[in-house]
Amino acid sequence: MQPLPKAIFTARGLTKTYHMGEVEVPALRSLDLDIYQGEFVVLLGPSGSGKSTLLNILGGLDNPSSGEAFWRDHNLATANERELTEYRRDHVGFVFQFYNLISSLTVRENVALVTEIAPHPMRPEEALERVGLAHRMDHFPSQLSGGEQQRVAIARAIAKRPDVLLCDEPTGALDYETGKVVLEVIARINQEIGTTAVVITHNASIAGMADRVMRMADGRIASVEDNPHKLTPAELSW
Ligand SMILES: Nc1ncnc2c1ncn2[C@@H]1O[C@H](COP(=O)(O)OP(=O)(O)OP(=O)(O)O)[C@@H](O)[C@H]1O
Repeated sequence: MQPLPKAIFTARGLTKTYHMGEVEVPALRSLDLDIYQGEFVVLLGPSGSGKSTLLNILGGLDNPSSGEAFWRDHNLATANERELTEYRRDHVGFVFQFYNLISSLTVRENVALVTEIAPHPMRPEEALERVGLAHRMDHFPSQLSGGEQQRVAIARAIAKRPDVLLCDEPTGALDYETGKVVLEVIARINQEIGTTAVVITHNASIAGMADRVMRMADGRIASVEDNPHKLTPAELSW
């Protein structure tokens, strides 16, 4: 018998309401979710459906208004700022649409910023090798293309060996071919290191490479589909 898969993220009744003066903006409305160890999840949904809000709460960047959000047995909903900082540092790698590299530091130094504070990091050189940029280590971000800069951002995110890689529109600023290279890197990290990956995208074709596809609507998970025939990024087209 197959062992039951283990959920690493569990959310129940997760609610987030932003207050803008007198106006309340509901971003998550009693959302339920399970994400399992090692899987590749693609999160789709229209603009404003709550994708980034959800990712930020799972990543310990924001607190919910009510409900439960667990990372294994850590309650993220009740964690204080120090606990969330430790959680992010030890367990989470983030990749955003814009790369947020420090322009005055070389590629290697950008990655080393993270490896110096992580408990069990890989060497910056190894992280850069994994994203195919070992030969650009001593270059500055401005000397790299957008796709290369995003691969540095991924190297920085994985160098601390996070349990989970949370990606918010990682290909949003990239052209077709470059976007595919970046997706290949994320897929490889997921497969080779077993890092659970959650990727937000507006591009429904990217769902083809997921183990599971979650669609958000109106602050909830509207549907979850298994993807029995996973494609490689090279096989995707849009
Ligand atoms: N800091 C904030 N203050 C007030 N309202 C916010 C804030 N962040 C998000 N919202 C609102 O919460 C709702 C969900 O936003 P969120 O960014 O999570 O959606 P999204 O699905 O990621 O959208 P997009 O695809 O456009 O990035 C939206 O109505 C948004 O306007």
